[in-house]
Amino acid sequence: MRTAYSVETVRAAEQALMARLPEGALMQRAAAGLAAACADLLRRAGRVYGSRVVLLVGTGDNGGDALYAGARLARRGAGVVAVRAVPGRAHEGGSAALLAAGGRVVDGGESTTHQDWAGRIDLVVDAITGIGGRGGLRPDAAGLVGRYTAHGAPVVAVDLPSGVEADTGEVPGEAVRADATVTFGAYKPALLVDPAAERAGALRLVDIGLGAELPGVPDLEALQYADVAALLPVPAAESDKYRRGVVGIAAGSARYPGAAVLAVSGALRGGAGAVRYAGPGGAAVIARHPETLVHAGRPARAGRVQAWVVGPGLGDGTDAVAAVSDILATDVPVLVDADGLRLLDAEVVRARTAPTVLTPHAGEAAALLGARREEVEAGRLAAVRELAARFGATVLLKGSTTLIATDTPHTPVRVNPTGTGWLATAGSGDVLSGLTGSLLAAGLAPLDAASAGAYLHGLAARRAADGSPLAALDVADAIPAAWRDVRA
Ligand SMILES: NC(=O)C1=CN([C@@H]2O[C@H](COP(=O)(O)OP(=O)(O)OC[C@H]3O[C@@H](n4cnc5c(N)ncnc54)[C@H](OP(=O)(O)O)[C@@H]3O)[C@@H](O)[C@H]2O)[C@@H](O)CC1
Ligand SMILES: Nc1ncnc2c1ncn2[C@@H]1O[C@H](COP(=O)(O)OP(=O)(O)O)[C@@H](O)[C@H]1O
Ligand SMILES: [K+]
Repeated sequence: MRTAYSVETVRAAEQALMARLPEGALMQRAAAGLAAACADLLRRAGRVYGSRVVLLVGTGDNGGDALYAGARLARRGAGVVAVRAVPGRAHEGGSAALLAAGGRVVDGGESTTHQDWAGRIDLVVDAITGIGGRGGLRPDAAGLVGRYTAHGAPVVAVDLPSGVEADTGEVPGEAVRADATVTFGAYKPALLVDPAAERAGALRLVDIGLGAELPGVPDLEALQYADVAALLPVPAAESDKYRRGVVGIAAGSARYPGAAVLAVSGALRGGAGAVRYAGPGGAAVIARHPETLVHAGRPARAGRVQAWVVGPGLGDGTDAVAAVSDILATDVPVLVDADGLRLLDAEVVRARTAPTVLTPHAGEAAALLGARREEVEAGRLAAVRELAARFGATVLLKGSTTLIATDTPHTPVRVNPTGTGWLATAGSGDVLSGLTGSLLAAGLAPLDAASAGAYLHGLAARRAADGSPLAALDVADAIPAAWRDVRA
């Protein structure tokens, strides 16, 4: 499991650890890790000796980390110039160490020879702000970043790309765009959640000994292969199709019959023993998936299932309203997606005795919250937490970062680490809802079903796309291979 912790938690852990260590020890550990990461990058393009490194340093300890790391690089023969974002102000000990190692420290506005380097820099180290940054980069700092990154030299961010909000992943103004981020002690939420995460580049975590001081429950967690493998259902020797779970799918309409096929195609690959389809798309479903049990009437008469999926392509006619109300009235787990979300009443969802999972994209989440789509995209963590609390449900918010939150206090939000931009294709969400519903029917808890579903869906999409556009059915077809990858 990859975990991320809030600034408050990281600071508390650092305090506890620092109390037991000599002064400055943590910053030296951070600097050593940072210097090693920079040296790796420099070696990839040439060598450390003779390379040109510019450190963009702010006034806090983030700048201190970079200055000490710069000193280490200077001792290995790199030409290192630290450019202060605020004239005359930078970490004193770090500045002295860099000077003693043969580096230079200058002010951002100064016209000095180092500016002749601008087109010949091998590495820019962004150390303007770390976890102490607030708001977007101030204009001077933003100007400095623009000047030194314009020529395309690789950028390594120290702890976080400067200008992003560490706890939320929001990017309220100007922020650095890094090729790599070297972070200390623990991941911060911004490194895993867009729009900030997309600015962090490749992540490298430096162990500074913080682990034992961090609480057992993180703010955010991302499942990895082994976590997902442990969740996936496996048929036992005595299993039969009913014991493995039956998932019901209420999707599609005369106007959108394809949604029924797509949701069923996901459900067939999700571990349930059988898929029941209820709705007007039975002929299209059977044509593609003859193993489906189809029923043309209302879901209430379709037969017993262990979980329902309702919503994809349902439209907003009377049949759709009837399907949503039938299904919300059941005592089994229900996943509501797409058109189903437009017909939701928070009180009805809250009053359910069995779990409910909602799977909105940013536009649907915005409609449920009475907000604008851009607001949801800019503040995904807040949006997913708010929706889970309002509806008393598990909420999977789709998009460039998929997040899953529950309404249970002190439960980490899960962030899905798989996926590809190619998934932004019509109908891929229908495959996800079928797949996740199938995992619910197989007995996974809502948070686990949603996060394992998103994980497999993203992995299947990567396999199916492999650098080229994909269609939603390709994702469904690649789920078995993703499943095998995870269990390998
Ligand atoms: N704690 C530890 O044990 C360890 C911490 N470590 C390191 O310390 C980092 C935290 O250091 P920190 O607390 O000094 O804050 P930091 O991120 O340098 O920024 C604060 C400065 O930035 C300024 N500033 C703020 N907003 C701004 C903006 N929008 N645009 C421009 N400037 C802005 C603000 O200026 P002021 O408001 O005072 O004028 C303030 O001076 C942490 O990320 C990690 O790298 C490691 O060494 C491991 C051990
Ligand atoms: N930029 C993106 N990067 C990665 N995945 C994305 C991106 N945009 C959308 N997705 C994923 O693509 C799927 C689209 O689902 P959805 O919006 O419901 O589409 P549809 O309703 O057409 O099925 C979701 O799994 C979502 O997480
Ligand atoms: K930084």
